Amino acid sequence: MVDFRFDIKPLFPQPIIKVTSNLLPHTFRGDRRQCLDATSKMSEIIDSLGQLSATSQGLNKPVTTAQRLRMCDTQTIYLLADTEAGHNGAVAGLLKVGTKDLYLFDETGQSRKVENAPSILDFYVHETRQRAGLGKRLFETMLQEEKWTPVKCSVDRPSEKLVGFLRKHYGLRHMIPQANNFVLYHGFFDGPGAPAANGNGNGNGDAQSPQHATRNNGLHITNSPNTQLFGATYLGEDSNRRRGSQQQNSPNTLIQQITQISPSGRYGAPRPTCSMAEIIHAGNSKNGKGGGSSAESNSGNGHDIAEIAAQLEQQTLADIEAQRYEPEFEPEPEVEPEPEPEPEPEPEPEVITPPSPPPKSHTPTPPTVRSPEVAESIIGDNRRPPAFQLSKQHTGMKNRSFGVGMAVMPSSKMEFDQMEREDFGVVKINRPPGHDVTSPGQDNTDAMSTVSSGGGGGGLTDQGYYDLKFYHNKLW
Ligand SMILES: CC(=O)SCCNC(=O)CCNC(=O)[C@H](O)C(C)(C)COP(=O)(O)OP(=O)(O)OC[C@H]1O[C@@H](n2cnc3c(N)ncnc32)[C@H](O)[C@@H]1OP(=O)(O)O
Repeated sequence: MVDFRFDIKPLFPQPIIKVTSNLLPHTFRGDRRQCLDATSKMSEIIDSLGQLSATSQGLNKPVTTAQRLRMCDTQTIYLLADTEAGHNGAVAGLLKVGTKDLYLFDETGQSRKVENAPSILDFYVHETRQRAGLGKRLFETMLQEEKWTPVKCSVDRPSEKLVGFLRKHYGLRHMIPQANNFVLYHGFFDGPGAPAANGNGNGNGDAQSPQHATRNNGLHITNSPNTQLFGATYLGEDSNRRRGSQQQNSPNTLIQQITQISPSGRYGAPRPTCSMAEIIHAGNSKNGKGGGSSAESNSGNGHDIAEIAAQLEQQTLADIEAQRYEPEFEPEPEVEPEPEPEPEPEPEPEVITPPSPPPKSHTPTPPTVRSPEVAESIIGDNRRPPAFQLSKQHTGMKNRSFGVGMAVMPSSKMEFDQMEREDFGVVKINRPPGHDVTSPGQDNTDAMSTVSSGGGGGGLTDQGYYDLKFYHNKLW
């Protein structure tokens, strides 16, 4: 139970209150000063419960804050209090719901636009009071107030507990896979008010225009890395027509694909911003961002494209912004290159002549024979200044960047072999001696990066050397 430094009882004339963007209990009556006091206290309650909910779900940031509620007039928070607890009473649970415009897939894989879809956005009962029926009580009150039915609710990344809750209390078992983070259950699209395929509807009874009902919105769903990263993409009428019949004939295949690309539950990995969505969405004047020249001015279909893009973008941005979940997979730790075996003494030590080393009485004379140790002191540990300065004619580097060597290959074999002047902007790293470019066509590529590991053919890397070249265009 969550206690506060103030008495919550005036805010909770009944055990469950609902709060909207004015941050006042729906039961509240009072003058301006009392309103200010109540909103301040209500903000504290919402922020505390939101934080506890996030912690309970392992989220980085709360999904529910007073600030967010204030900014959104389509959301409602239900709060459950125990006014008998302690001196000031205590708050035991929170349920945030709202409506969302969503592009969803039905059981057959047809995409549908559902406006004002009822959505369960955040749900929390204090750990000390879970599994005591309080969640059910809160949920039932919400259903009555909103006049919703459980099967018509979309659920934003439900946790395992919520999945169990919905299964136990409402018999919701069979999910309809989605490409976004929402979970629907079989029955969501049933009934007279179900939205038509690819059309508009609110899931609760809006009639569909025939135009919308027949139009294929062209979502391109594959199991490609792009789709996994960015979600479904829009193909356009022509390509969609070409592949339409095939897709319609195989809904099972489509569902399977959706299942594969769909992040599972609240802990699906966040997707980066979809640049295509940004480009398309930039022209949509609906949200006041763009000039409205491209998407908005296009009739019908263009409007839908912008909305699809906006939705994808919004969901993605919201995901990243809120950081409401941890990535399913921790980013793999950077793979440290395996320590190389002690280098064999090179058969013919190459003699290099450092360009006029600065005389230093207290340091030994810079070595002239390249040994692995020396090479490391020169290049491998770039955090230290080299024992002597190599000019850019020797290194081929226009801009020396300390630390790059370590990042690429912190090996004692990290060397530069740049004995002759190169063209502008050419950097060569670690070309073993005696392996200069022989063919003229070998070096005239605009951009090339070659990394070859040891042990393979070619002879260049038979001692585990890395040959990394990077070329870029001349700027002038
Ligand atoms: C869209 C979203 O908000 S996703 C996030 C959902 N919230 C969370 O996961 C936060 C932590 N969990 C909770 O706060 C609560 O468990 C809630 C809100 C999901 C449910 O509230 P409760 O008061 O526990 O629900 P209630 O007592 O009415 O129902 C209990 C049922 O919920 C499910 N449930 C509740 N707690 C758990 C749990 N720890 N483990 C597994 N299932 C649980 C079970 O089905 C349970 O039935 P059972 O006890 O017979 O197994």
